[in-house]
This record gives sequence, structure tokens and C-alpha cells, in this order.
Amino acid sequence: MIVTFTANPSLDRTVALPGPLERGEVQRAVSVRQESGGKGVNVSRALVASGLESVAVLPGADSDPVLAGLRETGVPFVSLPIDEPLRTNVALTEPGGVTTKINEPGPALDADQQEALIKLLLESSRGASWVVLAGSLPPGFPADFYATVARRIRAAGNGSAPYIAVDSSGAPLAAAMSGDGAGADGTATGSGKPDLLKPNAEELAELAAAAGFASATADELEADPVAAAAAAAAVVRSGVGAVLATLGSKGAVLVTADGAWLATHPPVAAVSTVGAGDSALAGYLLAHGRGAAPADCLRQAVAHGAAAASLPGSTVPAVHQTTPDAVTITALRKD
Ligand SMILES: Nc1ncnc2c1ncn2[C@@H]1O[C@H](COP(=O)(O)OP(=O)(O)O)[C@@H](O)[C@H]1O
Ligand SMILES: O=P(O)(O)OC[C@H]1O[C@](O)(COP(=O)(O)O)[C@@H](O)[C@@H]1O
Repeated sequence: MIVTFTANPSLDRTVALPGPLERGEVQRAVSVRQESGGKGVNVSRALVASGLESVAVLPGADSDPVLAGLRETGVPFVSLPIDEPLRTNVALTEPGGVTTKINEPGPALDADQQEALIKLLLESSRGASWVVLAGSLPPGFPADFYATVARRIRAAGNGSAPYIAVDSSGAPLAAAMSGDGAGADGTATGSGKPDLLKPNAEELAELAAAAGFASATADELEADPVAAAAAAAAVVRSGVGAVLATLGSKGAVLVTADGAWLATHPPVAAVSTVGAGDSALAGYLLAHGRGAAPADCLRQAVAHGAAAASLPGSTVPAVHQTTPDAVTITALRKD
């Protein structure tokens, strides 16, 4: 069973535009879709769509539309009731798939609510194979929240803790990489370093800089998978188990302690890239759960990502909608 944790879920509204986005002008939408979202929520949605067992842990009032959406689509969840409504994130898609996302900060949660969420996650993740800590942190959260949660999951697991994956951005992502967070008793014991990080090109550039790797821009990393693998290798050398770096239409690289690989998919007609990264992570976990070798986990990640990009809104694909056989894998040097 794979447990996902989304501290800052969202109602994703995807507005399809008839042409390129025109700043400062009035444009009429062609269509609007609304889905329950947030990074961990999307990973759970994608896993459940393929028949896997997953539970999403998140805050939210019982009547919140995000929870209602999960109920409607049959995605199991455990929620911490809060008074404030969850946020709404808007994505504007242009013909051709160019996607502009506007993400709200989300409702602030105080220290008691943060602790209650951690307790809910610890209870829910007993016996899980993976715990996915994903997305931005709402206002009021310390940047080292994910590192703290990772330490506490491992402390509660008594040596048989689940693997931990993190997909975030900015300060929470950098702190997750360093693994420095408080343990259950407030002291920094045990490792908070994740088994898997899933940055996109921008996040990889931030991580590589924080790991002391020669600076590279997101565009440079996206255009050059060898440079992306070298940057990801610097992150792995810092003690992270593996890095799955997604590079938009250029595919993704996976770097572990044992090797580095690039996966590419033939071009797809992109419709909306919202949820493509989350679907890629779900594809990786799905293959990992089947006991696939690292390169084949990467293959399924890119197959899932490409399928998600070709679907509208934040629709996540089921495995039968993906084309892993179309993915090309190339072994890379990682140093
Ligand atoms: N325009 C696109 N065409 C084809 N595949 C895409 C496109 N955008 C994203 N993908 C797929 O989705 C994955 C994740 O996309 P990416 O943009 O890197 O992540 P994120 O959504 O986290 O920013 C990529 O590795 C790729 O497989
Ligand atoms: O928590 P953040 O970083 O604001 O991101 C949340 C947004 O990202 C998504 O999870 C989509 O993420 P990806 O496009 O990276 O897969 C949306 O569902 C959600 O609106």
C-alpha cells in the first residue's frame, strides 16, 4: 500500500483558452474542468486508477469540494478536519499544451494542526511500502517539515519503515534533501533523508545548487540530460537514495547509487501538463511495486508522464493508457 501526504491540497480548475494567453485582455474560455488535486492527491488518484492500493492523507473539512471529489472518484483518504476551505489552483491551457499555473498559498495550519496531521500520517502509514510527501507547505509550516516527518516515520517503523519519496519545491525541498529535521522528541536523531526525490528541471537546479554542484539553469538541465544526470548525481552523493528528475517533454533521468539512465518518449500532442509530474512519480512507484529494475521504473514514469500530458486538466492516466514500450532508455554516466 502506498500512502500519500498532501499538506496543501487544492481544487484544480483548468481553463482551456482558444489561443495563446493574452495578458491584460479579456479571453473567453473554451471549457473548464475541476478536479481534486495537490501533488500527493494526484499520485493516489493515479495509483488507484491503475488498481493499486493507496490512501491520501490530507487536511480538509468534510464538506470541502476536494474531499467530495475524492469520494466521488473512489480514492480512499484520511482527513484532518479544518475550518478554512482548501485552496483553488487555476491552470490556463493553450492549444498545443502550454500551461500557466497560478497556485494559491492555501489555508494556514497552526502547530497543533501540524502535529495532528503528522499523527494521522504515522497511523495511516503502518505497513505501507512507500510514503509520498508531496507539494508545497501551507503558511505556518516550518521548511524542515518533511525532514521531520521522514525522521518520525522511520522512528515509528522500528527498522521496517516504508520508503520515503518527496516531491516539493523551494525551501521545503532543500530541507528534505538535507534531512535535518526534529525527531519525535524534538531532537535531530535518525535520518530524515528521502529514499527518492522527484524534482522537475527547475527544482533540480535549486537542489544541485544547494548540494554545492556547479550552478546550471533549469533550461540548461532540461536541454542536456547528461548535465541533469550530473546534477542529480550530486544530490545522490549528498545521501539521498535516488533522484527521478523529470525534464518536461525531454523525458526524465533517474540516478541511483548504482547507475544513471535517461528515458525519452516520442512527442505527444500535449493538452495539459498539470499533474504530469505527479503521474510520472505514480508510474515509477507502480513499477517499483512490481519489482521492476530501476531503468524500468523510469520507463513507466515517463510513460505515465507522457500520457498525463496528453490528457485534459489534471486527469491522471491508468496504466493501460500508457505506452512504456515506446520509451527509449539510455544508460548515462553519473559522474
Ligand atoms: N509537453 C510534454 N510532452 C510530453 N511529455 C511531457 C510533457 N510535459 C511533461 N511530460 C511528461 O511528464 C513528466 C513530468 O513533467 P515535468 O514538467 O518535468 O514535471 P512537473 O509537472 O513536476 O513540473 C515528464 O518526465 C514527461 O514524461
Ligand atoms: O503544492 P504546489 O507546489 O502548489 O502544487 C500543487 C499543484 O500541483 C499539482 O499537484 C500538479 O503538479 P504537477 O503538474 O507537478 O504534477 C496540482 O494538482 C496542484 O494544483
